[in-house]
Amino acid sequence: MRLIGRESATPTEQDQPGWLSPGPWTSTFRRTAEGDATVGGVSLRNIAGRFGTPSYVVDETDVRRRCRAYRAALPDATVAYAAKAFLCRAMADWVRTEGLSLDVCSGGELALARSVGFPAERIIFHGNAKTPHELHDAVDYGVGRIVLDNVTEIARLAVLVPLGRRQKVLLRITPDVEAGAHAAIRTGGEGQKFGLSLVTGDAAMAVNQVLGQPGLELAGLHCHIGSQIATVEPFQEAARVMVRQMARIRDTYGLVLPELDLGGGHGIAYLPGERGLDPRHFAAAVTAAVRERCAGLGLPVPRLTVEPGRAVSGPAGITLYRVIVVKRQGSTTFVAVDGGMSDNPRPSLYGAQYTMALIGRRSAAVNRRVTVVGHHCESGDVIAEDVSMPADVHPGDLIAVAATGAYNHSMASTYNLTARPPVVAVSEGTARLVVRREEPADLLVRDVGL
Ligand SMILES: Cc1ncc(COP(=O)(O)O)c(C=O)c1O
Ligand SMILES: N[C@@H](CCCC[NH3+])C(=O)O
Repeated sequence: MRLIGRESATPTEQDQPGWLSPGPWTSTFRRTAEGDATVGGVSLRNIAGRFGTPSYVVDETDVRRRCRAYRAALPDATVAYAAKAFLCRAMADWVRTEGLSLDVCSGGELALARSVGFPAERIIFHGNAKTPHELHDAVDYGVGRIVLDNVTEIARLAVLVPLGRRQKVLLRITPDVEAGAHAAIRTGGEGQKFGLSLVTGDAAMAVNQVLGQPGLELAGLHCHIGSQIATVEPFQEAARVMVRQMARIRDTYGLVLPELDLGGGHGIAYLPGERGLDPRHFAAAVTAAVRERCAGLGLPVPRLTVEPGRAVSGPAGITLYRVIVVKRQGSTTFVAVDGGMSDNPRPSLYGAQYTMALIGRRSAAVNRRVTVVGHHCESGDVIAEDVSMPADVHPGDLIAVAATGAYNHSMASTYNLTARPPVVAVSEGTARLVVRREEPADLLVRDVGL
């Protein structure tokens, strides 16, 4: 396995300042003189008052700006938003109306896309263990591309395609290039569960088998090397490996594949001073690498697809918590809030770090170091360790956490039978509920009793 590039989003010389918001807060975030903050022109204190805490706030304007920035940076490519980062009907609609495609990776995500009539041709269906039922639903809806991850699902899919139809497929190849902020989210190397290995021969076998299925059309190759990647080099390297494989297929079968999907994984800023991967920089560097390698191999340049998830929704999200308890224990001051690892499991899963601010009032107190924790029954239930907070922080205060728009709502759980927070969308001075708060009754509804 070749691990390329840095593992977190720190500034580089190539990074272009001004890619929307340079820091971790969403691009419409503003502090007010009274110590409050607004997003999309709406006071966060008012949102907390109206919708309660904890609440996820998502900035529609910022999401739309990010969609547009991707389309502008890659006008000749397909930009597919990776739904796993954050999906609800409103989000699917924003993405659809901004002209993006949608990457889904489960029957549930497909069902949501279908429920809002997301154009089937613009859906890419993923998964390393798609059930026959999921494959059936994907074919039934007529999704544009199914990404085959293993040899087993080739025949399984082929029998589901109605006679006279051809299902476009991509083959997910393991380029043996990986990068990403944590081992658990590096997905491009040999020895992890995703994709078809070039080393074992599975990739070559899969090409052969797909070409033998009249109901399947091999449209191209796919790879996804990891997530929260801050530099372009790993993407360039993966692109070169993939183009080489496309040339091999041309040499073996005389078939020129028209598409190359390079997955997602673009990093964002979580802390002040960090910068996300700028799509303009990504586009310039990666298209140059593809063009150069294609020219060297005498291959036409394929149509590119990218699948950013975090980079579209992550910076647009803020989580609001209410402080419940402030407690000094040993040398640590714990600020305990009304949420935690059930609405944000990322610190405990990946050691992820976040930026936060006391909002809703102005404090004249000096700052001190505190650890913000949740209300769950684990000492690892930490939202942010050793962060700066006004020394007079007290129960009833509001805390806003930046850059929680990706992999927070989508990874939330009901641990300790905690109801999951609502999602409040803000735009142009108005706030509206797009996902309601889970109620205790929701938590009991599946429990059929004794
Ligand atoms: C196949 C695929 N595409 C896209 C993504 C989106 O990743 P990110 O949110 O890091 O852009 C993922 C998740 O890492 C993925 O597995
Ligand atoms: N869940 C991960 C990202 C995984 C990306 C999906 N392949 C995170 O929160 O960073």
